[in-house]
This record gives sequence, structure tokens and C-alpha cells, in this order.
Amino acid sequence: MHTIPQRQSIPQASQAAVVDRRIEKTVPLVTPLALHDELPLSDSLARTVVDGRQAVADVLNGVDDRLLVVVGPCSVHDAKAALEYAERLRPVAERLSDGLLVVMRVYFEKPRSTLGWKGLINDPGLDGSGDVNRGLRTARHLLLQVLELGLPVGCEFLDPITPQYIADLVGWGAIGARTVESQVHRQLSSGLSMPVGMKNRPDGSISTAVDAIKAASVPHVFTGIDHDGAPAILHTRGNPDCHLVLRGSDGGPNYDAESVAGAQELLRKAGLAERVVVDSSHGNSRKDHRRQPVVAGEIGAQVAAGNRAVVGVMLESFLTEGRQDLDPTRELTYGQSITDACMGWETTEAVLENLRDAVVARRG
Ligand SMILES: O=C[C@H](O)[C@H](O)COP(=O)(O)O
Ligand SMILES: C=C(OP(=O)(O)O)C(=O)O
Repeated sequence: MHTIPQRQSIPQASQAAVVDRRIEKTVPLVTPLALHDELPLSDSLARTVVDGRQAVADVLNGVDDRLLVVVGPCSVHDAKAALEYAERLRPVAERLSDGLLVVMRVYFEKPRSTLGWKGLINDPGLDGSGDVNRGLRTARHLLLQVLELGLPVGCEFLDPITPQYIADLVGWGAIGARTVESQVHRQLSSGLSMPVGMKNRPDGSISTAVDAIKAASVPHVFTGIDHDGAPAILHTRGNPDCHLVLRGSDGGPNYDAESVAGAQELLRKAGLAERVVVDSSHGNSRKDHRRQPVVAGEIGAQVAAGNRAVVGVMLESFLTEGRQDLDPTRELTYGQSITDACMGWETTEAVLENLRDAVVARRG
């Protein structure tokens, strides 16, 4: 535990009354540089990251006519199970690579509607102890292992500090439905080195995500930390590879052809590229994992019918289907989500095959 230092500018007698009244304690955080030194990115893995980002950008820009598929667990809570998933995904990604560019969802940060586990970086012990140093270490280690298999990785960025620790490993980024309106996240996206998907808001607003794409496309200046962990003023270049992710809403889905056409119209009016990634989970499946294959099937049908605006699909999938509650009184089922329900492995493989066939049909 770290004691909170006295501030010289406030008379000592007044400090206790005004400073950090609701901070229980502060704990030193490892610096990005120290973590990078401990878990370095080799030249060959850096090539995997760069190639992955370029491949994603090529699909987004229509240079590559394959479909981007971001597939994997809703959240990683057990690095061993996530790595086993990656080991299964790798040969399938290779086999279907004529039609699909597969990026593994390796999500460590969970935005909550109200309360709940906030992900492996925030709470790797799954017990509220909040050992963020361990969380960052575990996350970086796992990302390196997945890259070692040759798979590009996708992460949601939620906390504005954590990208300095892991973003060098990420091929595709997401800004979630709950933060897409936030200036902090739009500024952050403008400086991220990879393509970033902006989700529509939970209430269904797509124009908010379109605004986010515009905002993130230009340079910004904001405060953050540098690689040494020191406070810094960050001047970004702007990110031209941001794009829309349709994830449905509390009110219903938005993956149907009419909704996709409506989204294209909004993008066109905003002067942005008409490219859309469709999330088969969340509002589009009403969080029922058994609906994801149906949604993915309908997206595949649009692709097979020639729709070129749909450039990608997101799937939530894990080793074991469904979800489970985080209950300290019982052992967790291996390879099953503790956040949103996921498709199981066999279903996932079949869904991926169908999506590949859809791409082949679109070429036909
Ligand atoms: O993807 C995960 C969840 O949908 C997201 O974190 C919100 O979850 P919640 O509504 O259960 O908090
Ligand atoms: C939180 C997620 O999605 P959304 O922001 O669409 O709810 C997610 O993809 O993990």
C-alpha cells in the first residue's frame, strides 16, 4: 500500500478535510516501459501485428474482398482457456483464409451497464481485489502467446491509460456501445495505431458512432501518460481506419438488410466510407447465444447476395457454450464465459464455414 503524499500547497491542517476524501488507498502501477521490457515484442511478432493491421485495413478499404471476422470469448477470465481457444482457432483461420480474415477477440476490459466484473486487467483474481499490475501482465503475456500462433488480436479499449501497456500487440480495436459518445474515447482512437470499430449506442443510435468515426479521424491533443508512465500531452495524427459496428440495441436488432442500408446512408451523408462490421451478438442476438448462428446466417446471406458494404462480422464464442455466473462458492466451468453467453466451439466452426461460403458466393 502506498501512502498518499502530503500536498505542499494546502496547509497541513486542512488537507485531511479536502484531499482524496473518497480514495481508500493508492497502489503504484507498473510503468508501460517496465512491462514492455519484461514481456517484449520480438521483431517477428511485430511483423505479425503490422501485417494483421494492414490486412484489416485492406478488407475495410475493399482492397481485399474477404470478410473480417472478429471471433472469440466475450471476455477472457482464464488465460489458459483463452489460449486453448486460440490453438483451436488457428488452423480453422488458416483453412478458411481464402474467404475470411480471422482476428481473435481477446477482450480484457468490460464496460458494465451498472455493476459487475470489469475484466481481467481490472480484476484478474475475479474477487474484487483489483490487482491491476497482475492483470496487465497476464493480458500482455496472453496477447504475445496468441500472436505467437500467428493470429491477429482484437481488444476493446475502455480505460484511457491501459493502451500504453498492450496496444502495440493489437491488430483491431473496438470502442464499445457505452463509450462511443465519450470524447475521451474518440481522442484515444485518433491516436491508436490500428483500425478501430465504433459500436452503435445501446439505445440504437448509429449517428453517435458515425460522429465518433469522424471525430477520431482527425488529430487531437489531450492528456495521458507516456511510455515511462509520466503525465504527458499527447498530440495524435488522426485515425483513418475507424469504421461502424452494428450491434443492435435494447430495442431490437440492426443486422437486417434495411438497417444496413440505413447505416450506409448515414455514413454516405457524413462523407465516410460505406463499410460496416455487423456484430451477431449483443442487441442483435438479444444476448441469446443460440441466436448468433441465425444472425450470422442472415449476414452471410446479405454477403452472398452481393452486399459489399458488409466488410466484417463479430462473433462471441468460447470453448463451452452459454455463460455462467461468477460465484465464489463453486468452481467455474472451464472455457465458459462469465460475461455474455457465447456460442460453443462446434457451432462456431460451422458458422465460420458458412461465412466463408458466403464470400465465395459473393465473388461468384
Ligand atoms: O459484452 C459484454 C456486456 O454486454 C457488456 O459488458 C455489458 O454487460 P452488462 O450489461 O451485463 O453490464
Ligand atoms: C461490450 C461489448 O459490446 P457492446 O459495447 O456492443 O455492448 C463487447 O463487445 O464486449
